[in-house]
Amino acid sequence: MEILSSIENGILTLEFNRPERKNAITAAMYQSMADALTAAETDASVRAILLVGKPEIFTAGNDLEDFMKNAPSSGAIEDRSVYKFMMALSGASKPVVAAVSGNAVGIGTTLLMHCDLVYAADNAKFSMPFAQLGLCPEFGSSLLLTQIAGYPRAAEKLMLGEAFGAHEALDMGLISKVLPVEELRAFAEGQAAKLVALPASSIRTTKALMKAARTAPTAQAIAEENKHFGAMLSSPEAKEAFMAFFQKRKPDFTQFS
Ligand SMILES: C/C=C/C(=O)SCCNC(=O)CCNC(=O)[C@H](O)C(C)(C)COP(=O)(O)OP(=O)(O)OC[C@H]1O[C@@H](n2cnc3c(N)ncnc32)[C@H](O)[C@@H]1OP(=O)(O)O
Repeated sequence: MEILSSIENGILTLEFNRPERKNAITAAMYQSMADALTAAETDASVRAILLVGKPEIFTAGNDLEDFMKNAPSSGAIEDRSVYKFMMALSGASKPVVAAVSGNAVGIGTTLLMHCDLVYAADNAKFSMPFAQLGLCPEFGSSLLLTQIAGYPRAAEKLMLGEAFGAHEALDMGLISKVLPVEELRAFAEGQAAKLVALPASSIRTTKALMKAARTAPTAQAIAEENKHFGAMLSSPEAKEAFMAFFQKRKPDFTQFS
């Protein structure tokens, strides 16, 4: 099972479990998380959701082999499992806690902007190397990171795609707190347990009120990003970037204008 899913004491825990590929996310993994999140909406036994990886890796982002095989998407974006997962996450009415240790690449960082409480270990490393892959931001990151971090910092992270650590992420407002890696999971579970013990309707309403102002602009940004992202997946620049990754070499973008 590449996504471990369990419900215990009111908490739905989703755990990336593909460490041999650095928890890179395949279509099947997105689908299984989308299904679990959708089921949680109507399951009264779930009062909080926890997203975790492994101590040494959160996720290497979208599986690049999947990108190569499935681009361009012949069908509508709405039918893709990544879309179903991200819509289920961003639309979750129940609180979502994320615990990040190790690398959180691409969608691994983007998804955090749709969670509520985000905790990171001191070994966490965030990056959104979309431009390095011949792609562009996805699932609202072009808007949300700009709102969270301000334009100049967001531009640095989204254009240069350089990785940054937990303390910078905290300073930027991307995460809630930094913890030693060995304490991260227990702390995040404790925070989720606190949410479980609170009145569920109050938590749901608080979340809905806090997110209300950004719902429509985020949906608009996602629609706009998707128009470009889908086409860019099959661009020669992206092909060069994906090939270079698997051939363990630097991509050469100088051949493209
Ligand atoms: C809509 C969504 C958009 C996105 O998410 S875009 C972002 C896509 N992700 C990436 O570009 C990240 C690619 N991966 C990396 O940069 C690195 O990995 C890490 C920094 C995460 C870790 O580096 P290290 O510790 O040196 O591990 P390693 O040797 O690169 O990886 C171990 C094995 O895992 C495979 N792997 C890693 N990431 C992916 C991936 N994203 N898709 C498919 N496979 C991946 C490698 O190829 C390799 O495999 P082998 O042992 O056979 O050489």
